[in-house]
Amino acid sequence: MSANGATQARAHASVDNLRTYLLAAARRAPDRPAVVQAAEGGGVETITYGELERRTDRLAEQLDALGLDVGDRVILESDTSADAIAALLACSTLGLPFVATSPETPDERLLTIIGSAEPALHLRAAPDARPGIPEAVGLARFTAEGLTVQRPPAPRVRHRRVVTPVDTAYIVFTSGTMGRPKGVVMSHRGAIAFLRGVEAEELITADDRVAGTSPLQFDFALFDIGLALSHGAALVPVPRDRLSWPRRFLGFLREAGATQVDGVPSLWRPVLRHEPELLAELGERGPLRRILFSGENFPLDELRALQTLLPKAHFTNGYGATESMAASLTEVPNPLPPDTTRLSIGYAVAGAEMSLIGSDGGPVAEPGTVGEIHLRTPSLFSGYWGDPDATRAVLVPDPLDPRSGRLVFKSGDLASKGPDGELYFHGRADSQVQIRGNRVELGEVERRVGAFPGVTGAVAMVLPRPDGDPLLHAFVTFAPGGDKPDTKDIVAFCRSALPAYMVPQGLHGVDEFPLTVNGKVDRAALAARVTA
Ligand SMILES: Nc1ncnc2c1ncn2[C@@H]1O[C@H](COS(=O)(=O)NC(=O)C[C@H](N)c2ccccc2)[C@@H](O)[C@H]1O
Repeated sequence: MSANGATQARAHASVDNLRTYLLAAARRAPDRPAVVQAAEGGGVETITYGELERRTDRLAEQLDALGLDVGDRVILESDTSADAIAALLACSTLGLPFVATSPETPDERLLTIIGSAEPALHLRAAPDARPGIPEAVGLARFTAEGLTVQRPPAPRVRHRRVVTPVDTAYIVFTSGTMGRPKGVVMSHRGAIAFLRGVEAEELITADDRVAGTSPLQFDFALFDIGLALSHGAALVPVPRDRLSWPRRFLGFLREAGATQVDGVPSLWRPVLRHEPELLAELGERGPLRRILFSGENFPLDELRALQTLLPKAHFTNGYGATESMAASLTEVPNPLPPDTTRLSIGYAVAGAEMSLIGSDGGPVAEPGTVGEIHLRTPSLFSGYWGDPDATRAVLVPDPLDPRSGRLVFKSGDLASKGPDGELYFHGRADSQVQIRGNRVELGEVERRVGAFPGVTGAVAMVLPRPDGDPLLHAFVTFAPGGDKPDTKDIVAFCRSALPAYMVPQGLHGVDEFPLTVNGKVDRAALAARVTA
């Protein structure tokens, strides 16, 4: 019983709830590994589905005692681990939306998120609390031994009695373009609908061990957890400190017996540069059989290099946005046909459909013509936290069926159709820039610059100029060791193949591309180097 006598609401076993869905394997095979993770004293340890459920239930009991109500937010600050998963499943059991944040999140960004989410509780794995968390927010820590409460949350009245599938499972705060983070609110029903669509793709089996390399605040990490647990497979959370040391990263994958590695394209850059042989060995002799990537375009020369080292592995291009968890999982041919210039993002997972809509608002039928992806799916998010206008801008009436009242996700991504209706990614609509009145797809500029011998990566962007038209800049990385190409030669190389307005006016060599905490190229950081 809680403070005001009302019993804590619990997710009913037969109703969609992240906890019920992701712990189903604990019914079937409680002794199978659910999480294989780095052990405190070195080596790896295995937590079974039965043990994961026991830790989940213990945390749920202890959270219940705090008297929170369905819908009260919990900030979950942790790296991915068995205990972090038990904590988020405990939250789901009680209908408490979790807001995952990484221990690396800077204090002021955490406080911005807290200001927006107004959570009841800050729940952390680390021993010491963050500074400056408002008094109204409870403070607690979770470990394998359970919950220790430092400061109880402010008392509240429990209005709710049932956890429904449309209640919020989690809120993912993405770095909103205006700098103010947008909270993507995802319901249990939405997340489970997407994961059910993935199950239909039969990507993995219960014998797989899926290595996850994304921070918990990135919904790619939630996808990894969902993919592994929904199949009764094992999740292998890669410790953050291993990711920056290729030898230690690959050693951990081998020790944990990972059969698949999920991560953003930039994850592989250091491995390709420093430990190609070790990776080849892992693919040749080890159980590694699939690489799943997502988040941004995989530079094709890097993808080819990876495929050369892993000739027997499958490669999956995962496309989509947090607002629908994702959209498609597409097998990439290994090796890539030599004339490939653009990766396919295929078709949406079972139960969903991507339509291309032209600037006239009508369907794009012609193969090759670019349109904006509108996603029809049961995994639509509920909305942006506290921002109905931003929500209405992307959850729009289905352009192909406007009177139905049904909404689709207006993705902001451009794509074109192939001969069989499969889609090819053409970049963000807002990265279609106008240069001197001409429409330019930055990806095209990047492809040309990246094709110059000795250039290993290219990022193009248009940057404002204080006194004149915006300028087209390109940032390039060079192959290690070799003498760096002269930027004048790269410009000439572009001039010989691109219209004048697509030739970069500013060309900057960088040692490596700065990355966001989610591992994507940090374009804002690159831009700052020019204006500084
Ligand atoms: N495979 C891609 N090629 C090229 N651009 C891409 C791609 N996947 C996203 N993107 C871009 O990233 C945007 C979405 O960014 S996001 O909301 O942070 N989500 C993600 O990046 C990951 C996504 N939720 C996900 C998680 C797990 C599996 C698949 C997909 C998309 O709108 C695309 O512009």
